[in-house]
Amino acid sequence: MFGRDIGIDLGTANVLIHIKGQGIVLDEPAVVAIEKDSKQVMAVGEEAFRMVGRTPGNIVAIRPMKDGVIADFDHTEAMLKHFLTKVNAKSMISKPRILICCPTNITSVEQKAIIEAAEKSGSKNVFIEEEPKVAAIGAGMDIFQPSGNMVVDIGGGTTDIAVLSMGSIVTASSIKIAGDQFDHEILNYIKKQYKLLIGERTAEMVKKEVATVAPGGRENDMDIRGRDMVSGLPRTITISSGEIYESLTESVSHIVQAAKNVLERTPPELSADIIDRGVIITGGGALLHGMDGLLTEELKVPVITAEEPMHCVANGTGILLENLDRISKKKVKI
Ligand SMILES: Nc1ncnc2c1ncn2[C@@H]1O[C@H](COP(=O)(O)OP(=O)(O)OP(=O)(O)O)[C@@H](O)[C@H]1O
Repeated sequence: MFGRDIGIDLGTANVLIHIKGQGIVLDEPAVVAIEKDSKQVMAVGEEAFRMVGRTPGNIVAIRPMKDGVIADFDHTEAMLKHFLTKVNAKSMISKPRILICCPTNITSVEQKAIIEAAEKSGSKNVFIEEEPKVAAIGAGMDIFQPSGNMVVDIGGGTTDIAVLSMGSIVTASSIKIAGDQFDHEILNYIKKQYKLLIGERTAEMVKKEVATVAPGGRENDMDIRGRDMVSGLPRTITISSGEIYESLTESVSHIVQAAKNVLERTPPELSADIIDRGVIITGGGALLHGMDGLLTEELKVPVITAEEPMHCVANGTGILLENLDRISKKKVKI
């Protein structure tokens, strides 16, 4: 009996764990705080995230997954083990089956290592699946029928775009432009325009509260604090949605172009289905103000933001675990 199947969305920005019958039981930032010299892990997840940009010299808060790939394997493994222990995976009565969704670009060696890390947490049945497929399932698409479904998953490190039919990816693209890049553009804009250095967390707050990708679509102002690059002293400025819009246009245009390229490579019958069904956007980047409207205008098909876009992958793992035969056999390790 496999009463306690576990699904893991091992994202660049966030890690979510879904347990069958319980739903999402863990949703924490993919951050690890380590002591520089000893390399000892000091904190993981939410606690480590609170330290980003605020650690003393001997402690660093790192994101072991970066740009959609595993930048630091040892700490990815430590993070995964920490989270699985936190949700009590090992103590489950029957050994759980674990389905992990990873960034699309990880190598087979990294896949194997992730599987091993999960196995150490008490499971002998670990599966790995492609993120856009699981995101589409979690967003409520029936991708197993012979019809075209398109999903654009805008995460922290990567934007994964895929057209799926009969349970498989037909055309796809993955680019390293997503939420982190938006933060970076905002940070750079403020540095260049105001000679003010701000932290990553402030840039992310600006993105959520003020940014828009729709011209004139939002008119929010926000006071932000940072360090003046000339005087070295703390300074406060007020920034507006219009300014931030300008700073994001280039990054967003790469996402639009990648989506257009995928559509251009899609067989015509499936394209026709996409016109009827629309495109679904998932991932935290789907929440960027004006994203759905911009994509609708550029792709000339209806684009809908999934319900709870940041939970789609985790929820999708739950659905897939109930239909294990539908997992891509090439990626399964039994
Ligand atoms: N309201 C919002 N507006 C804009 N961006 C947001 C909002 N809420 C979250 N985000 C962004 O979404 C991103 C995280 O999304 P998500 O958790 O789907 O990524 P991930 O799965 O960890 O990354 P990846 O899929 O690249 O591995 C972050 O960059 C975060 O700043």
